[in-house]
Amino acid sequence: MVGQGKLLEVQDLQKNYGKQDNVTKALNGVSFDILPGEFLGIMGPSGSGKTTLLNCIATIIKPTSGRVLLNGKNISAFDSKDLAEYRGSRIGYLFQDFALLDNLTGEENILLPLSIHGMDFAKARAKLDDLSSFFEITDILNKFPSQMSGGQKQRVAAARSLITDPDIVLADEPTGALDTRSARILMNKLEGINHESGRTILMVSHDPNATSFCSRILFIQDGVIFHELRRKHDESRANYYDRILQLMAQLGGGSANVL
Ligand SMILES: Nc1ncnc2c1ncn2[C@@H]1O[C@H](COP(=O)(O)OP(=O)(O)OP(=O)(O)O)[C@@H](O)[C@H]1O
Repeated sequence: MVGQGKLLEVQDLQKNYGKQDNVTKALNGVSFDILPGEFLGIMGPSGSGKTTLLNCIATIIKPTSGRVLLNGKNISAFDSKDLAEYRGSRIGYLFQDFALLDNLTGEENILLPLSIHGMDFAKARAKLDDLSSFFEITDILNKFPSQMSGGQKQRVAAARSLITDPDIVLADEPTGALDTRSARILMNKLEGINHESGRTILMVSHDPNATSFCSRILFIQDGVIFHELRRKHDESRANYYDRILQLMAQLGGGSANVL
């Protein structure tokens, strides 16, 4: 049966920007699957197609060709109702720059996806309490984003991405705007969400510190996936991190900073 056991299937995805004599092939035939409960990382240098890939999956942009299936269903064949449901509650999105609304409090930002799609107040409250406690943001829920640190903003954004119980969280460089300590706290939390609730996460990043929390990493360059690294059973994060650095050094001709 098509799609059995796979949460997300990306099949031969191509995305061209521009026209005729000035085409950028941002994605040039990308295919991979994500199993339920995976924490998948996508690494690649600037301009390799990471955000384009995530945005095709999120239906923010339309691929030139290829398909994305969620639970065996082709998302580009969704009618407007299914598409609204997919965007609003089947996927959660975590952005590098948080994308919180400045004129809403932390609590209002977190509840926003539910208020748009209609919510059961008691259930929403219980979910908000759980997520706030998990992300240690209970005492800043009444603050506005301008009154929060970068790390707090991103943990509020992470809670917002999970409030609808999405099938998958799409994270685009979620540690990109954070200092080392805040980045580590956030990644520990995302790992916790993945391990404890089995939440599936797809994260793009060029930071090996961040991707060393992933169970599997795909490497992309010039719109093509060309390598895969898996964290071994019981492998320490430090060891996995070293293997990522080694691979980056090999791939980048000796520099670990190229990705
Ligand atoms: N709207 C657009 N119009 C034209 N070209 C674009 C557009 N968006 C992205 N590109 C090009 O597509 C390629 C892939 O871009 P993309 O943003 O997906 O890369 P990325 O890996 O996310 O990069 P970064 O790590 O710098 O964010 C790049 O060459 C980029 O210049």
